[in-house]
Amino acid sequence: MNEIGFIGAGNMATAIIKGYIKHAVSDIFVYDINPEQVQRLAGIGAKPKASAGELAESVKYLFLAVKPQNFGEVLEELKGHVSADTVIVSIAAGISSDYIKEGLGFDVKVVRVMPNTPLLLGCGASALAQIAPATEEEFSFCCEIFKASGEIAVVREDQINAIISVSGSTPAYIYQITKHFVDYAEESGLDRQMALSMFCQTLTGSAKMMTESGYSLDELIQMVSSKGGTTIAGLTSFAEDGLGDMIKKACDCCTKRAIELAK
Ligand SMILES: NC(=O)C1=CN([C@@H]2O[C@H](COP(=O)(O)OP(=O)(O)OC[C@H]3O[C@@H](n4cnc5c(N)ncnc54)[C@H](OP(=O)(O)O)[C@@H]3O)[C@@H](O)[C@H]2O)C=CC1
Ligand SMILES: O=C(O)[C@@H]1CCC=N1
Repeated sequence: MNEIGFIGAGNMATAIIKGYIKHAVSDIFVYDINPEQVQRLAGIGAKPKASAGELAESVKYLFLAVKPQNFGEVLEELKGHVSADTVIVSIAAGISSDYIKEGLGFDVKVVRVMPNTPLLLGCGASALAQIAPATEEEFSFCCEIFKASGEIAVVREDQINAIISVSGSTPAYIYQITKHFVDYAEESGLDRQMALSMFCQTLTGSAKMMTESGYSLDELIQMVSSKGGTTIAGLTSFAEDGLGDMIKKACDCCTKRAIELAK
């Protein structure tokens, strides 16, 4: 059996299920302490289960999509309901496979994943780590689920925390930066919606330049920076105000928080 089920029916479970449900060959089950969340996912075709234990006994791939702070109670509820054949797919920031194995009381199969919310639109980025005794075949199946909604990268478990500030949390960082640019545009008398649209087209275009043009990042910066022109004026201001240090510090804080959430 290759059934999959989700404990926790929030933002990420929704994103993963929406991306995968059209490719799924069997039912996708869900359980959440909040019945409204379950109903919302039932609306897109997921099948509700009455408890975490009942769900665990019905599936091979058991996604734990609750916040790290709820892992203790969920693992306690799952004790005795998870078999040696079950693959626990954990998307939680910080929570280690050792903590999951300890919580369930045996050497359970685990795959750790760091996805991101653009999975909702089929353009996510997910990093996956295979942890023994999960097999190649089981890991490949998990990779397929996330490939249905975007790109994947295979990493080691000890790299999962570092990738949170590259792709997991980064959509929020990009939205925050976008807000500052659009606020500035509005203050300058431009229409906010038009500015947002132009900024997003610039993000998409720049992303394509970075992935498809063949130029290095330094060459791409050079191509925009006319001698004595406007771009250099802005870049100089960024450098004077320590943009690089500011970003490094934010990434360090993000990784440090994942370490704190680790058990
Ligand atoms: N959001 C993101 O961009 C990303 C999140 N993640 C990881 O994904 C995980 C889920 O995040 P996200 O989807 O944003 O969180 P949400 O809060 O949106 O969803 C979690 C759901 O789990 C429910 N829940 C809490 N306790 C239990 C329980 N004991 N049994 C069943 N359900 C329970 C919550 O209910 P209630 O709200 O009532 O507590 C909520 O509906 C986290 O571990 C996070 O680290 C990873 C990458 C990106
Ligand atoms: O903020 C969080 O902790 C989660 C993990 C990555 C994105 N959201």
